[in-house]
Amino acid sequence: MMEWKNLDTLTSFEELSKVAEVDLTKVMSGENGAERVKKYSTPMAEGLAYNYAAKKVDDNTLAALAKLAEEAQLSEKFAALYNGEVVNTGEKRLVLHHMTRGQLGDAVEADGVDKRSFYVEQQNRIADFANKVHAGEITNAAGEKFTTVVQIGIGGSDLGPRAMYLALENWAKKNNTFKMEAKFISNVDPDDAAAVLASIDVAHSIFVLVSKSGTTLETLTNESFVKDALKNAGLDASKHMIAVTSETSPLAKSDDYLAAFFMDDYIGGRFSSTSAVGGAVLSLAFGPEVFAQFLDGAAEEDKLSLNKNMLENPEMLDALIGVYERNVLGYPATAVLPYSQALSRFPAHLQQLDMESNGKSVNRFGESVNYVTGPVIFGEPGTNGQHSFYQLLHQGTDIVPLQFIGFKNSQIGTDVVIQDSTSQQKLCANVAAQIVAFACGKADDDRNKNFEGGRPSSIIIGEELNPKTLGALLAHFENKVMFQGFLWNINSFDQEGVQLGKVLAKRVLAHDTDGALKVYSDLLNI
Ligand SMILES: O=P(O)(O)OC[C@H]1O[C@H](O)[C@H](O)[C@@H](O)[C@@H]1O
Repeated sequence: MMEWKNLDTLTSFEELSKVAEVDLTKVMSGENGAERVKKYSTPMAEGLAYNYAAKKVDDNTLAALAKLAEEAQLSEKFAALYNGEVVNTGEKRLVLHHMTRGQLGDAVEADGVDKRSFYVEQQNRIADFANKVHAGEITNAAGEKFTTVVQIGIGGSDLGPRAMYLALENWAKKNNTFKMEAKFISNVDPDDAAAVLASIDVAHSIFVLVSKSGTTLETLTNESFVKDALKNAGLDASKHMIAVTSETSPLAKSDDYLAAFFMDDYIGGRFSSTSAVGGAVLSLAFGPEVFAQFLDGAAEEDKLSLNKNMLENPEMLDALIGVYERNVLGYPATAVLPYSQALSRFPAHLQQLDMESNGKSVNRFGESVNYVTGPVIFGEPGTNGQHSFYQLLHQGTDIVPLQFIGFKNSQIGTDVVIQDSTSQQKLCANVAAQIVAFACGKADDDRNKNFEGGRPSSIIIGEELNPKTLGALLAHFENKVMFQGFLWNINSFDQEGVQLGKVLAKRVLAHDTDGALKVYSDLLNI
């Protein structure tokens, strides 16, 4: 019998809070440390590994976390989700993004169709379209090939696809699968669209309008902006635009697009990178085979998330350790620190994925919870972050758990040996150094130069960032966020918190304001 219970009502949570806190400065020093790094690692898909040696856990903590996983029925809840239960209670929707990359459980029929077949059909339609664009069978009005793809969308219709594009751009160039350059327009700031339009050759550009709802103000505004620019260039906008939306959206039946590809309400925006939302731009940019490999990587990681043994389920383990850090140790934030320039926008994507999913103060039944939920997520690629905010991470008054990501090899492979090491070696040396510096610290009589240590981190390590490892990495974080939502007993799949601002902005634009809103409107000259 599955029960949705608040975290603080679980006996195993009570027990977890009594487990002695691990002193990282001790356990990560000397031979102990060496043993831990070897021991506390679990394989992920595609040759990745999740290493949690520098987290404040030992066998006692892990045993308590395993009990918590069981009592919170994490595996059962995941099964309910992928078997098509209405897990998104707020919006009364199924949660089916896993089905865009595989079939984890039962077939799910909704809206009169088998959902897995529906997602595969959309992928096939996109693949066919992309192949025709690349082959010059679908061209501009002058019969010339499109060279650039521009995605117009915001939130989940921008962040994931943009982060994934940047993650694979150089890999695709190196591996001769790069087909078209991609650009992204998201912000309603006119300077965003104007700058992108000024940087491209519109006559040879195809625009992908992406909006699940088809009603997002920023995206519709930017669509008009782009259509205007196309018209001014003497071009027929409908020959340069495709749409990715849900079948029920106002965009679905429009003649304004060359083609329309569909996702549905069972795929949350922030979980949509593996649906048509990411599929269109990534297949156009790199070819459908590359997108298919990305899906394979995600599907492989999803399978690991099915494992009932927490120690062999990296997503569940990461989620549980995160909840321990947040709800027992009281840490307020988590930094995502990829030592990979290609992952420069990955932290931004995780910000939406995590904070929009788990930034909630009521449980899935609408009752207030008496404990903290999602942490603040931020991050930058290393080593850049080291020269910016790591000061606070090393010596600030808050302890911020860190999620490092690192690869043995670079994507492009061009490198240089300076002072006996390559740049890639320098990059990797830095991440190893940081983990130990944060964990162990360094005593100094000068308090200003003293490092307390005891600052926990984990690292995901892989050979190379490529479509498969990227898919696995993405699925890892998606599933981690989902497991944490289960532990907090919240609905990770709605986002009512974004509504109020939208309503007030409409009032400002309609000049229907008073009080503070009116004065701010006047100050901003609206
Ligand atoms: O794809 P769309 O319907 O245009 O939605 C775009 C974004 O806007 C909303 O306000 C939500 O906060 C996001 O979760 C969503 O991804």
